[in-house]
Amino acid sequence: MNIQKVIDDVYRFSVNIEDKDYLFEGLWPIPNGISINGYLIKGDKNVIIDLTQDIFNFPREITHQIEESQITIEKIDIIIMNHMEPDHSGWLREFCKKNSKAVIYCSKKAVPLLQAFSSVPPERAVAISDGMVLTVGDYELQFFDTPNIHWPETMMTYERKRKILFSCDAFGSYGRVDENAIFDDQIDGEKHQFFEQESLRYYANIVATFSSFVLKGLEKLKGFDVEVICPSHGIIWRENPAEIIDHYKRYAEYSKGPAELEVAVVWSSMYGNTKQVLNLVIETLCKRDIPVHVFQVPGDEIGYILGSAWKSAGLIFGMPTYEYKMFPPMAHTIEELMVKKVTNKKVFRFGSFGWAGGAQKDFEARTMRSGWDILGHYEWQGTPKESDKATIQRLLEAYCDTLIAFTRQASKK
Ligand SMILES: Cc1cc2nc3c(=O)[nH]c(=O)nc-3n(C[C@H](O)[C@H](O)[C@H](O)COP(=O)(O)O)c2cc1C
Repeated sequence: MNIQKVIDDVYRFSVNIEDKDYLFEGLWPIPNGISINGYLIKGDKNVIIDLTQDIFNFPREITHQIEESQITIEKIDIIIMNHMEPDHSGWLREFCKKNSKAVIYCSKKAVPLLQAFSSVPPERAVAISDGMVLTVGDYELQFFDTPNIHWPETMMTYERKRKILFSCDAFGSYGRVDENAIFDDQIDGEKHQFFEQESLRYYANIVATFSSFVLKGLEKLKGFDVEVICPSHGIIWRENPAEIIDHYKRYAEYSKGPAELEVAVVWSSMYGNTKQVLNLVIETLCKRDIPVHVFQVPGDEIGYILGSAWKSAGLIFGMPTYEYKMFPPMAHTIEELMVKKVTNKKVFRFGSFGWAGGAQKDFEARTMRSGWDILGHYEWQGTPKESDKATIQRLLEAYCDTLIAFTRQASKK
């Protein structure tokens, strides 16, 4: 990959994680890859905004890209660390060994993290204050704290003359970025849809827990005229930055509910008794024109389940009883949904048991503080009979009525 000009003396350097087995954050599958972007501002003083992870050949690759702009690592005067997560800061330790002069601008909360993660002493850091402006040549770099988008120390940098927002994880997305298509105006409609889906999954996996902070951050952004968004993952938005801002606003607001009129159906079955009603569930929803996304656990990846659950106003779980509780992989899935604060959902649960059940009690206990409205549930012993199926269908019809009314009511607001 080559270094790419963004505007004037602002450049993007970037690498894509291409390894299909690589798990982002050690957890999330990224079959379509992800880009890690940093930015260089060339001038009498050279500035770097965010670095890269110290994996694969990334530091060597980025060094090469920076050198393409006739700058060496030793010539960097200022490093702005918007965020200390190692995908952006991993290279800092080695970078600082090669360059002992660069001053690091970061938030107050990042200063101890510089030491802890990269052995960079506090003396090398300038802790910014919210709104502070650093003028470097023709560039006016304004810093502002955006705590918890993604870590507590996260900040953003805004270049006031050219109205560029270096947003770090905010407005980021999964998905590799091709060298010849780094801007929103260089990709076609299909690719826009791709990045919309990948930004939703990225949001649900990485940012969702902090949605209230995203909404606060978006509020703060209203005071800025943003013409270009340069995130640390994904494409640069210069033709229509409002597109990604609107997506993020929508994703963050899903936390307050309702989300879209869609249902994520997550099911498990050991011997097929619970599975026997799955088609009935799907057909009932489809007949009501409700888009359905079906996931099996174990098997389907939690990262994908989270993306779909985040966007769907309805969740339906099917799982049997296992040792007086929920089938364990489903318990794990529910736990993940709780961690990511998937809330304000209309919920239904079904499942088979052998003698006395227990899954429903466990399900209700585990989701007690979820903010989920459990509209109904149905359990049966062993194999479902026709009468069981008829009851499930009746309960689901009522579920659909409520779900449709719930989402309609929101769209009227
Ligand atoms: C390991 C194991 C543990 C089970 N524990 C319970 C239990 O605690 N209570 C109960 O009522 N049934 C229990 N069952 C019975 C299942 O819930 C029952 O077979 C059910 O029909 C399985 O549904 P499935 O075919 O969808 O997996 C257990 C079954 C297995 C294999």
